[in-house]
Amino acid sequence: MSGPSLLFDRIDLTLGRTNILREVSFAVAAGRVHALVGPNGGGKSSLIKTLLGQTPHTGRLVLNWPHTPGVVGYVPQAIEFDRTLPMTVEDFMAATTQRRPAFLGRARGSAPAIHTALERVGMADKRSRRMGALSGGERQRVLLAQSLIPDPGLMVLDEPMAALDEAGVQVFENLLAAWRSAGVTVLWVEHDLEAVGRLADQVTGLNRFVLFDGPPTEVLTPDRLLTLFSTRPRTAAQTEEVTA
Ligand SMILES: Nc1ncnc2c1ncn2[C@@H]1O[C@H](COP(=O)(O)OP(=O)(O)OP(=O)(O)O)[C@@H](O)[C@H]1O
Repeated sequence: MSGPSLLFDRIDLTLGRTNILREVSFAVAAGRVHALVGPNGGGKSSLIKTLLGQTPHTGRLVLNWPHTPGVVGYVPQAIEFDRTLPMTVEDFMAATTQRRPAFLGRARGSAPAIHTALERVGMADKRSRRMGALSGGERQRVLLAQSLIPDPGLMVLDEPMAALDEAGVQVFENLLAAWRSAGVTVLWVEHDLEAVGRLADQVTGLNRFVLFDGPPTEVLTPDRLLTLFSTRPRTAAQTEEVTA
C-alpha cells in the first residue's frame, strides 16, 4: 500500500494557557521514514495528535494520498493495564482492530489477521495472556501488532522502541524495512538518536518550533544536538511569554 505525502503548514496549537506548537512547518515525503526528535515536552506527541485530528489547531495540514485515501496505523506511547483486567492479548487485538463491538466477542473472520500480526512481532505464543501480565516490552510488541491491521499506508509511531529489548528492537527494524519496501509513509517519534541516524531518511527537530529538518547525516550534528537538548526548560520560557 503506497503511502501519502504530508504537509504541516504553519501549525499552531495552544491548549489552555500553554502554547504547545508555533508556526510548525515541514513536509514528509511519500514512502519515506521520517523521524521527529526533540526534548521532553517539545510537542512531538501533540503534533501527532494534531495529525490524527485530535487537537483544535490552526494552520494547514495536507495528506496527499497517491490514489484513494488509505489506512492510518497508529502506535501510541506505552500504555499501562491494570494487572487484574480480564483482557487477553487476543481480546485487545480484536477490540482495537475489528469493526464489531468488542463486547460482542471476537469476530471469527478476524482471527487469521490477528494471528499473523502477533506472529510478526513474536507474540503469537502469548496470545492468551492477560495484557496486564505482560512485560513493558511485550506490551509494546502488541501495540505494534495492532497497528498492522488492516494494512496501513501511513504509519504513525510514538516512541515505538520504548521498553523493547534487543530482540524487540530487531522486530521493530524488520517492520520498518517491510514498510519501507512497501512504500508506506512512516512518521516516527523517537528519542534514540543512534537509531534515527541509522534508520530514518529524514529528521525534524521540534521544540515548540521546528529547529531543523533534513537527512540525519546533515542535521544530527553534535552542535545541533547540544542546542536541542540543553535549552531552558520550556515551562520557564512559556511562563515568561504568557505573563509578558
Ligand atoms: N491537554 C493539555 N493541556 C495543556 N498542556 C498540554 C496538554 N497536553 C500536553 N500539554 C503540554 O504540551 C507540551 C508538549 O507535550 P507533548 O506530550 O506533545 O511533548 P513530547 O515532545 O511528546 O514530550 P515527550 O518526549 O516527553 O513524550 C508539554 O509541556 C505538555 O505538558
